[in-house]
Amino acid sequence: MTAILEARDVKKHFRIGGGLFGKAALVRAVDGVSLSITSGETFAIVGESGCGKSTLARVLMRLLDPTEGEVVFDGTAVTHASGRTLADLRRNMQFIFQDPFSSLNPRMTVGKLIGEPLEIHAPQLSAKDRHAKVADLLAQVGLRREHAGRYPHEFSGGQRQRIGIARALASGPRLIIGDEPVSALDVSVQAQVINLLSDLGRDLGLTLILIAHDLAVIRHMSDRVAVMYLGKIVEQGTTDALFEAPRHPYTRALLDAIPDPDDRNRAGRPQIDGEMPSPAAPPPGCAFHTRCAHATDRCRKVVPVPDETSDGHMTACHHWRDIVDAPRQPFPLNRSAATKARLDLYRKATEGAKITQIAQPKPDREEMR
Ligand SMILES: Nc1ncnc2c1ncn2[C@@H]1O[C@H](COP(=O)(O)OP(=O)(O)OP(=O)(O)O)[C@@H](O)[C@H]1O
Repeated sequence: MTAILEARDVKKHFRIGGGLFGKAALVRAVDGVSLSITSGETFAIVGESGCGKSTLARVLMRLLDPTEGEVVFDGTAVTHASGRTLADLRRNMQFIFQDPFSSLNPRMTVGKLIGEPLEIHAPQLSAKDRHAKVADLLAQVGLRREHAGRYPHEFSGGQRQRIGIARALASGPRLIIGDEPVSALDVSVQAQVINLLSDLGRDLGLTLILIAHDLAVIRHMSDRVAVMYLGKIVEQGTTDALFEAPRHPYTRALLDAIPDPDDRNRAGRPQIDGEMPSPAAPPPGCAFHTRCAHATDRCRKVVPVPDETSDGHMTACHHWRDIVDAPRQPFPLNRSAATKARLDLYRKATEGAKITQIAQPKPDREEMR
């Protein structure tokens, strides 16, 4: 299996404050991440808000320069690329944003929005061929040829995300990074867009990196998952291994915190007791120790070294081998019996292979416009 994208000990630190009277601080948004993404796989990066997922995605795509470390795409160093090499990388790696509305220029027609990357990356195409290609791309994402003459505000959220996907596909990328690609969408539309991404990934042989705070969203479409906490990857493995036999206390807490479908509409984000510490002042030792029911003195002092088993499942926890068989109850999640029962129901309901269960798909009037 060939790696298409590798990150080697990537760090991205932001310096904040330090004006005339302020004290400067260093925000360790990404703090030593190594990844190897296999060509054609769907790789998910999950974690709570502020753990560094978006920053990592931007560094992988060279939308941000890393403070330290290296990113390599198909043998080419992304970190030092410039000129033609960087242009090629940009063509091969595309981004899908969380909010399709703000990422689409409202003054451009859909045809222009999708045709623009073609003008840049395939300047040899005649206007006629470009129009035909735009029509093909619209069909690929489930929209109609006539939509090319309309403006983004005339579409629903789900349709706008489809336009964003068509635009990303226009340059013929090999890898697409979706930064929370469905979290701004109505729950009833999320599954449709996820299924579209999943189908496109398979049909076009794309490598997909999905950033999500919601484990339920990624379960049905990713091959492997990396769990991030405070700038570091704390667990990484196949989706099945991670969901069936999570090892890190944080992953286990995240899984326990998957809200039931009713809550998802309102709360959106998983709840875990305690606050994630600030990446400007990360705790010593294991960063998760301040919220971990199993923390010992060692955890408070010593940063855990990633421990990888022969199946490629990596865990950065001193004690995972001792606690992996322990019942999950002792985690400090303070859930009422009623909530626990709802979570069980939700888990059972989402055990199928397809993702339609994320939302009970009701006819979505917006989507049918
Ligand atoms: N340009 C910046 N300057 C200073 N701090 C930043 C900057 N960008 C991100 N951060 C900080 O880095 C940390 C990680 O942010 P990031 O957006 O990568 O997290 P995230 O996991 O993607 O969160 P979310 O899901 O809310 O987008 C946060 O504490 C954030 O405030």
